[in-house]
Amino acid sequence: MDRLRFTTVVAAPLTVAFDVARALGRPWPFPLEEVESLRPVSDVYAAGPGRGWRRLTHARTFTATGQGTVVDERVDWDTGLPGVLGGLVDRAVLRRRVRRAMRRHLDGYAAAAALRALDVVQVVGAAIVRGDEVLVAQRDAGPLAGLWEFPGGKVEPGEDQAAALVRECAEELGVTVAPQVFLGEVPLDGVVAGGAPGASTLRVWQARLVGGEPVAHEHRDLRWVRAGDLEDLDWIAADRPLLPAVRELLTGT
Ligand SMILES: Nc1nc2c([nH]c(=O)n2[C@H]2C[C@H](O)[C@@H](COP(=O)(O)OP(=O)(O)OP(=O)(O)O)O2)c(=O)[nH]1
Repeated sequence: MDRLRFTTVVAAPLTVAFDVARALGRPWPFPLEEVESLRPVSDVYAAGPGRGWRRLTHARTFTATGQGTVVDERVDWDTGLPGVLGGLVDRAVLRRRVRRAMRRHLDGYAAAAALRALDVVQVVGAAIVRGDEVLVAQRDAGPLAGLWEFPGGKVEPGEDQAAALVRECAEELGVTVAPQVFLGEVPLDGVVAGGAPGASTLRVWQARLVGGEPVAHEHRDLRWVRAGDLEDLDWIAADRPLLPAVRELLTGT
């Protein structure tokens, strides 16, 4: 069994990175069958006998980071030929072939995903922490009225995500914040800004209050809450997977 690993940072949210990867397929000149797929975090494909290998498996995992989506890929294969000869063929031919095919594929993939990301509205949220409390906001209108969320909103076309976070906090709360640590990303349940269902994501950063005292300019209510009270709020459902990261931030565990 031989193996090569590849890591690519894609300037696109998880859902886009995953969907574009699926649409492009893999760089192998024969069909692969799906072993498993968990949108938008991982998939595994495999193929039977091919050009020089007996079996090939291609696994990918997609992880949200502050810089975009990190795609880790692992290609495993069994050389069709046994023993020393197999080892030689493997090093001289197959490794090179896999590396070349993947390099070409990944360049095209990263570019395609970044381009596609321009069509998807992104939402950024701020977990503003002060001491052992985080600021949460209650939506005032629309289908999610009454539910709690992280202050923030849609990133405008061409806008940097950190700049969007600073702008939204100024508009909604009248404060200046400094985004710090990226906490996580979740797909949004519904349709955001007319985009495809489930394509938009919410990306949340820890932010520090550097100026002003929060006032609810657009929300029904604001609250500073401790780790122990986080889960009890009536959150927008999509936000719940982010709560463990926020709780960790508040408790330091
Ligand atoms: N700000 C924020 N929005 C969230 C969260 N969770 C979640 O599903 N959303 C959804 C609700 C909305 O569909 C979308 C954000 O839109 P928004 O209406 O707040 O954005 P915006 O401030 O840019 O508003 P607008 O320009 O469209 O008026 O993301 C969250 O924690 N914070």
